[in-house]
Amino acid sequence: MIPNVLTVAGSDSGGGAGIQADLKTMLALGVHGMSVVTAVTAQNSLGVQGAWELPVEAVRAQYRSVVDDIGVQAVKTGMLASAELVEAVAELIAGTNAPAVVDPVGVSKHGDALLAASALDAVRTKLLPAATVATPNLDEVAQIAGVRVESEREMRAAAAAVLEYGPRWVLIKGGHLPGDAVDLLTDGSEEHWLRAPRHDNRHTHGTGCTLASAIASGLAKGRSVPEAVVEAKEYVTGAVAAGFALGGGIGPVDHGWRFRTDV
Ligand SMILES: Nc1ncnc2c1ncn2[C@@H]1O[C@H](COP(=O)(O)OP(=O)(O)OP(=O)(O)O)[C@@H](O)[C@H]1O
Ligand SMILES: Cc1ncc(CO)c(N)n1
Repeated sequence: MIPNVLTVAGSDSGGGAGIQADLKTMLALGVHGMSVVTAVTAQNSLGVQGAWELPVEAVRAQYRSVVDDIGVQAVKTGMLASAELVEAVAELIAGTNAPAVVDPVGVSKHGDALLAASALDAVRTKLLPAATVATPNLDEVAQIAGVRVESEREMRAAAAAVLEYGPRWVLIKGGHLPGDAVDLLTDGSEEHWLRAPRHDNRHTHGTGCTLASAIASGLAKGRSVPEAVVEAKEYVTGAVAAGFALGGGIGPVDHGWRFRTDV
């Protein structure tokens, strides 16, 4: 049986991040990808030109359609835009019997806001407690927990601060630090450092969405959280290495890097 994985996220018209990155990742990792669209962005390699949220009823209805009939073995959340949507999605995933990977998307690589400042409280008190794994980047850690990380050593305190909000595991992504691409996974007792060489490639649009979807795909296949994260890190590292130019700005990672035989 092919496991079913659901992404609850925003659409990136440029195809590099959001729902599009999630579904491509799921295909590449051999699971059946499904989507609940929370917002539509007009987006390309240069930035986000516009964003429109869907009504809460539309998000709830999509979620119920998928979960009640088809069923899910894992859920991933990404851009949730507003406090209202964060609260609704937190309630939906808390009521679903499947692991949830929560990527608390705050701003795009270009610095465009994808979450209202007024939604941060709901992220802290409703969304994070429903997460099996939360995957903040360093900007999101600063926004959510008020902890600034400027070195690998400081990632441990950041992880502890995020765990206070109640996710079972946290993966602090150190992609924005100089040097190796180092992430820290911990549940407060076990600690796993994931280290990969930094690829000197500016085409990294969608790394965070890709990593979170890859973790959800692994969990849906029955992997443990540490196993799923190790495999997801290998996948995203290869995708960053193969990232390619598109448009005039930051191009996407290559979700199909493991299948390329013709280029
Ligand atoms: N240049 C790079 N080379 C190798 N790995 C990278 C590079 N940049 C980021 N990564 C890895 O990609 C993953 C995602 O981390 P990152 O901090 O970029 O997430 P993000 O900021 O949420 O991404 P985005 O907002 O673009 O989706 C992490 O495992 C990180 O270590
Ligand atoms: C829709 C969407 N979700 C997430 C990200 C993460 O950067 C993005 N750029 N766009």
